[in-house]
Amino acid sequence: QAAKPHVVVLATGGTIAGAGASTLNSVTYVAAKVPVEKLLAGLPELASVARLTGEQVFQTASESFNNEHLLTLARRVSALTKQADVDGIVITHGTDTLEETAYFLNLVVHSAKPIVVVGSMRPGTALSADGALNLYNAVSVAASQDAAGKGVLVTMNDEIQSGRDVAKSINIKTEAFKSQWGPLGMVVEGRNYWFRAPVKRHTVHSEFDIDAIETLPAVDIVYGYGNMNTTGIEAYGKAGVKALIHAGTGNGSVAAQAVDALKALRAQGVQIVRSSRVPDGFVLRNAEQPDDKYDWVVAHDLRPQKARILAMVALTKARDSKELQRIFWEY
Ligand SMILES: NC(=O)C[C@H](N)C(=O)O
Repeated sequence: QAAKPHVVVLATGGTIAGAGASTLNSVTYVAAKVPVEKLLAGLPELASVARLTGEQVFQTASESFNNEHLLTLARRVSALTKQADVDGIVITHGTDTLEETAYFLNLVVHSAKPIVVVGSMRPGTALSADGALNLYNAVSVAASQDAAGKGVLVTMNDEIQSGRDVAKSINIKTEAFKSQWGPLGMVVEGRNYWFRAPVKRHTVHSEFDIDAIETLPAVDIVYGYGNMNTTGIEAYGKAGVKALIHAGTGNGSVAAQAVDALKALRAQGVQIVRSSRVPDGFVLRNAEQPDDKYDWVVAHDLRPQKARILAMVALTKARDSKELQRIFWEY
């Protein structure tokens, strides 16, 4: 038993800790109910892959996660990775913003130790609940040496995904998490099968470190659509936003009236990041809009919610839009 790797499970809530009124409630239930001790005790199989410690960091549905949650969680993960007796970390999390937290940790935690974020689409009380196997897989991946140095990982539906690339792409199926670049591997019966590795900078290769970040700047998102108005853009400007992500149409295209409003914000010092509301693909610089001329940044292949995370982290250091653009290419 002493030879087994030590994995710390940080529980934050979500559906993986949810409970419904009956076994038929797969979608109607209350998230963030079951404490971490109960989650772990309900899965005795975990003892075959790791020595476990559970910690209840929060008990929340992930749609209510805020920047304070991100900072608190990342600091705890960072501190644990520095403990010689900790081999890997699992974070149980609601799936709604799981991809944002996973990407944040991927950017700011300086450790090669396996860090795995996991959730479920059905509460543990439902027929065919997916949380138990997802959690078993997460612990098993976090306990394995071959998961080290690959950045923050997400294990859902037997796949091992990169925390950078993955996003919730279907909200009613257990195969909810996808990356347009494909999973890194699969975990089957406690064994990892790897097929690729991330090339973007992460964890130990990141220039950002949670231990040096005290606060995160205000970064918000405006959504592009037909008949779009500029009320949101102007309101964020008045509220003092430091960067605004434009979730544009198509290749990150921007409606003519929004172009003027965004240019006005840029003139006030707000960084403008062009992303797209289209789930896959990526935004090219100076295509659709003259980014060089307007001094705007493109989000590369990051979805708006991930672009928000990177912009916040980047602005803890970056002083100009060129620096910000370099960061968007590299991370
Ligand atoms: N499946 C889930 O976990 C959804 C839930 N609303 C959450 O993100 O906490």
